[in-house]
Amino acid sequence: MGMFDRLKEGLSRSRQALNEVFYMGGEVDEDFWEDLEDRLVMGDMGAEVAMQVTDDLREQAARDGLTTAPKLREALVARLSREFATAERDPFDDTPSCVLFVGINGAGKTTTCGKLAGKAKDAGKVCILGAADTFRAAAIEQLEVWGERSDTQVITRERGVDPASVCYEVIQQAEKDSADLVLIDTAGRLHTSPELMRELAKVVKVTRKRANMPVSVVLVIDATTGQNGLNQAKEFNDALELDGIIVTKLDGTAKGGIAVAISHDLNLPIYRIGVGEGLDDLQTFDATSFSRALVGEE
Ligand SMILES: Nc1nc2c(ncn2[C@@H]2O[C@H](COP(=O)(O)OP(=O)(O)OP(=O)(O)O)[C@@H](O)[C@H]2O)c(=O)[nH]1
Repeated sequence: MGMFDRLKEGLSRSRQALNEVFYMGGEVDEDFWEDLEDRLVMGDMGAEVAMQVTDDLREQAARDGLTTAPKLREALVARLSREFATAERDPFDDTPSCVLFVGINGAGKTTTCGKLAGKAKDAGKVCILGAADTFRAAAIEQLEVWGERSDTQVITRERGVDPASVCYEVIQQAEKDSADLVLIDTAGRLHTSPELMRELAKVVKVTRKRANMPVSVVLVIDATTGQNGLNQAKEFNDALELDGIIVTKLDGTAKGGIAVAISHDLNLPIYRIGVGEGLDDLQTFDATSFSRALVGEE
């Protein structure tokens, strides 16, 4: 299956929810516009984006005489893709690079690190995985499994040690091995705990100070958390000044629009998206492809 088909399959639930609006029986009337706005809100795009996108599209439809479903779809795809912040640099392709993964429990940080290590290996890059999640022994083991799977070195320390000291060691090893890509998994935490967020800020600070390569802080967000994901993103961004986000589990939700809301509201680029559990289900984000998969084609 091609990349776009995988993306389309992953976003099928979100698309279904939006799609019905286009069966409007050939008439673009007041109900159509209301329905469109409602569905964009229900897909978790956020009220502000939904209203702005609907208003703009309505204006364009009147100006350019867009009256058929295919034309309106195309215009919606183009309009939605402009909502996403663009990345100046891709921290996984533009190496050498060090990335710290942050996010709440179960968002998909470890899985995403593993998938990215596999892709780096395929691209012929030297990658090192760092297990700075020292809270849970199972988390360290899980990263080790991904390390074996992708034939990538994993730097670990025993449970309970200061995660900042693990990062220090990871960077040291990366220098020794002239690594291209350093991926550091941190412990999942609640964005509502100031103490845990302060600890994470220290991890980021130590890594930035010690590393001799650009360090990016990337938030991994589970799309199924909907609007709550937006709140998480705001808290993490306030505490850590994020560089960008990765949205996972877009395959399990009808609320794929949350990706639009987060990128727009926080002005943060989406580096990758997860549309399934397999290695190939982590895709480089492309605003037009994403919008097309979300809106659907004729
Ligand atoms: N369907 C689907 N499942 C995913 C995706 N990404 C991750 N998962 C699953 O989500 C679950 C949690 O993923 P983890 O990688 O363990 O999450 P984590 O953020 O490291 O969790 P903590 O270690 O508790 O902080 C696993 O069962 C993954 O297989 C995705 O894009 N789609």
